[in-house]
Amino acid sequence: MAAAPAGGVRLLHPRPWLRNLGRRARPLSILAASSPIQHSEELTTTAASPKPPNKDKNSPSYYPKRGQTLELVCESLAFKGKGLCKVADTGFVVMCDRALPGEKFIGRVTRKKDNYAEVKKLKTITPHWDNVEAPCEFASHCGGCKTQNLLYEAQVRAKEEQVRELIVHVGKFSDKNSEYDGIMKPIVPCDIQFHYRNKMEFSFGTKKWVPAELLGQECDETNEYALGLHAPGFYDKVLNINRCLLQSDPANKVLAAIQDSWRHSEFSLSPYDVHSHRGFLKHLMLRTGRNIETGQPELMVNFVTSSYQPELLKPLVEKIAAFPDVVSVMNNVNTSVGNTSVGEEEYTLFGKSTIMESLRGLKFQISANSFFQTNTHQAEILYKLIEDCACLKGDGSEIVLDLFCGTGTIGLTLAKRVRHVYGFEIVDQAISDACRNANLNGISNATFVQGDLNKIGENFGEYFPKPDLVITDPNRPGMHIKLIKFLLKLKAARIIYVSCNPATCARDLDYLCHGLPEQNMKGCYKLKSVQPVDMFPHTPHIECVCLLELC
Ligand SMILES: C[S@@+](CC[C@H](N)C(=O)[O-])C[C@H]1O[C@@H](n2cnc3c(N)ncnc32)[C@H](O)[C@@H]1O
Repeated sequence: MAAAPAGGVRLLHPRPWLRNLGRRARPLSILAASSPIQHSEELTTTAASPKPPNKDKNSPSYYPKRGQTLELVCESLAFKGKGLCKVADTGFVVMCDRALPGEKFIGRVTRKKDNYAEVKKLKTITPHWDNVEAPCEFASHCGGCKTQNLLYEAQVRAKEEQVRELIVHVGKFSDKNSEYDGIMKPIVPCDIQFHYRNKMEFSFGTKKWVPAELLGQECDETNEYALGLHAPGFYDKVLNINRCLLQSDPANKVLAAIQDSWRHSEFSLSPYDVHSHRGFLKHLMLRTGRNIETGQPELMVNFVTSSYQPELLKPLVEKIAAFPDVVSVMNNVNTSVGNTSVGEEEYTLFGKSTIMESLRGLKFQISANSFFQTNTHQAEILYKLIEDCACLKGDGSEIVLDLFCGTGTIGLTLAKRVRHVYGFEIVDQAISDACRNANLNGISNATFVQGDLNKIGENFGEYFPKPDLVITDPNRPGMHIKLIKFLLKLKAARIIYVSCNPATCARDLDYLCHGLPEQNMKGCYKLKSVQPVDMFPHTPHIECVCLLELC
């Protein structure tokens, strides 16, 4: 038997279908403003793709046709929460959105990929295991809660299983090795499964979208204005909703009040039309924070509009300002044809321009466009796990590098026990928020720098002393190869990799532990633990905290 390499336990026969995480060159869209950063290609990832069709004698070249209907049974949940099924007697893999483990259903092939196909569920024959009634009436139509009708315990089991699969098959850490069970920690469930989101963004639309299966029934109102969530996969179709079970109660009250009135003719408000680019109201963002002194909720209502016309919003603003929890009404003006909620200009229409929240005993001021962990309750647990992994000496001697620092929350929660925190982040406003949050908490040993970590140059390491601990918390594409190479050369004693995408996380862990043979770089880290955390019940999202130690 071949020996495992020093950088960690390694799988000798990775499954090919999970290895399809690629890097492709794409033009750069954001230029770094600060000096340490240089141009490079951008990293993108594709989802893990399934196993190729079975080529045994019973099914030499089976491939279903587009439009073909198949009777299928969902085996498990795969990446992005899609149900993984195999065509009987062939082993051919098909993926189906919203198919849940154990469910027998009829599906129609919609898309053919290299080695698998996607199907659309037409009819359930027998329901999935652990079937529960979804409490939200919109659950089967809105793109958010794909698994609300799956028992929560089964949801977290499926997420834990996905992380294990990816760590073995993409990360190439062998589950045959005795160390493996110690590395893989059981998932931390979220004990608040509804009303956990502190931020929701709704869109205004010129037409209500009605799901096909409801067409012809009483809610067939396609020509009415809509305020709600985008139909899955469509930027121009809005499912009208008047409450969302994931956001706070005060936010739902405000949403209902806005729904009640914004269409009235005396308000003269029109939704923005993404095709004709006419109309006024683009998005409604609701953020819930907390008054640090009283513990009461603080609500920010942010209208994103195509022009600045405060007189048009005035009656609506007066109505919602009457809610005791509403402390801020903002207006982001986005004149571009793009559909983002970040405005080129921002105005305060009522109250203050920020709301407050506390995390690990620190205060944070949140503005309309600041990044802040969306589930505050579970962020408290996530940050405690990070602190535990950090294993700081507490004598103020250590240097921490906080990569992808956002508004500085992770670094700031560690700052009081270390010598200095250096944070790097691409978004200007997040850096200003991080500096303001440091001041607000009397923290003077933190430096936050704006820059693009996909474009770091050879001299990146000159901007801070050698760190004892690196925290890296990239968004979904994971770390750029330049950053991986930098970390392999830097050789900090510990790295904590916080990830919202276990597939790219597993790939980066592989590079850090097993190296980049094609680039002649050896791995120099040992994977000590992988801790999945459920931050977003009922959705496919999975967070992980991974600890790496220098070999
Ligand atoms: C998952 S968030 C983590 C934020 C922060 N660590 C926290 O816990 O609040 C990822 C952050 O990476 C930033 N980011 C994305 N791409 C980046 C890049 N190329 N260079 C630097 N920062 C980037 C995003 O703006 C975002 O704030």
